[in-house]
Amino acid sequence: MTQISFDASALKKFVHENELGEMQAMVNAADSELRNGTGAGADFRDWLHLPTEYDHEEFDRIKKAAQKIQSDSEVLVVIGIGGSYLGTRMAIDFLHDSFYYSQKPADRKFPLVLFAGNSLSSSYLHDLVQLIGDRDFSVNVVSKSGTTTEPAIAFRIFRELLVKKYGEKGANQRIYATTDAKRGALKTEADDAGWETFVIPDGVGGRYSVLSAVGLLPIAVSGADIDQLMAGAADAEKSYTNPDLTQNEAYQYAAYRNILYRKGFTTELLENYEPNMTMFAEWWKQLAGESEGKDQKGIYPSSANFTTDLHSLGQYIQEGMRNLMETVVKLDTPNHDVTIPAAENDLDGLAYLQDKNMDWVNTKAYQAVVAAHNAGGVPVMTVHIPREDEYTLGSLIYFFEVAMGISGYLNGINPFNQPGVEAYKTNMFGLLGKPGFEAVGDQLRAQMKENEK
Ligand SMILES: O=P(O)(O)OC[C@H]1O[C@](O)(CO)[C@@H](O)[C@@H]1O
Repeated sequence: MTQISFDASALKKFVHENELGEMQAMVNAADSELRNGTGAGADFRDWLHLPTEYDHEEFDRIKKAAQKIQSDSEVLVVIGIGGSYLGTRMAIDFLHDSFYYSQKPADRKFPLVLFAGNSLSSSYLHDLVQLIGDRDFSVNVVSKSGTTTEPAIAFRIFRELLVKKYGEKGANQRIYATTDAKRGALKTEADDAGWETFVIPDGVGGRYSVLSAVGLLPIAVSGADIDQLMAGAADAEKSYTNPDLTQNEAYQYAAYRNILYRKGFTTELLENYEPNMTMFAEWWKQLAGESEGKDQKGIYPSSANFTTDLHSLGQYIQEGMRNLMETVVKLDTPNHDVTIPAAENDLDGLAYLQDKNMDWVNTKAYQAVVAAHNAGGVPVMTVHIPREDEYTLGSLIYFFEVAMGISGYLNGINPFNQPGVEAYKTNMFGLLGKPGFEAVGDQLRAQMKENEK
């Protein structure tokens, strides 16, 4: 059984007792669509059994490749965007020291995992190249298609650097491509050059792919335990199969957020009380946003980091437009606690807290915020996690993935496609002059001229 627990007790003011049970029939239908493949997007449900039915031969190869990278590289550059980036990034932040990126190599013990290809910022890429300097590095390029503009540009740059540093043959031994099993530009290139390849399974969309080679290779390189990550996810797979809403907390979360959405709470903030979970929210935003934001509907996924943002967004959440709901991922036991010391004078008025643990204060802050936001008209749900370790993270990933599948079907949409992502790409290709997109470019330039008048 997973050690995650879902707490909806702060919803009483917003959701009547009968309402959850009254969602059961709809949840049964959503469960059947998800489990039996009768819903839209059924070809993209293979993530459901990824924690238990993965390719063990590939899993062993991932571990071996991770060991090789650990032995010959100080840095691993992971090149990817969206689902080919966010899951890995959030896992590295969640599982390592708060100052992972600034740690001394001897303290970090394993290669530093850095990221490229997740924006078009030239300064970022320049600075990253400078940061790597003359350190030994390898590259893990992660792209299903191999033609996504952002990672493709970054990969050209890092491939050239590798060739300059290690020669063609040496470079080829330092490039690891995670891509489609059979098709696509990257797969073709990898096979030609002899790069070791790993698979983004066909039935797993980018935002559901962190428990495939997409996340597993770089997470393993960082020194984290991918066996435990998968064990936590496998236990979650078992825990969240029963469609009975009284038993299944991931389904409860899906049902409650839909009840609230239908009452006008159209924006959901995912919140944490731990700075190293900021990227977890970014991963969740893609999962929720691409799964649900379509057909001119869906909960808008946003996030806040507490208590930091109580001093920026706090005012709005307390008193702004009443369309917000909050989901807190609350860590119950931090990896390290700190005791508040005594001070000679008590000018800051903190004597009443001396000798108390900081996490106790953090938890009181959380309780205070739930009460304040509730009183201000914001429904709050909480997902409690016991620890920040691999097992817990595996369970947490699965909790949100399965909840999002159910939630999408409850709202009558296909939770597994993302047709809207193409619109900006088409326009960008038009403006960049990509062959085949000339007409789009002409039309956009004409429109821009018209707007200037
Ligand atoms: O892996 P690719 O093909 O480079 O695509 C990158 C990302 O773009 C999307 O297709 C759309 O955002 C994601 O699903 C995917 O994670």
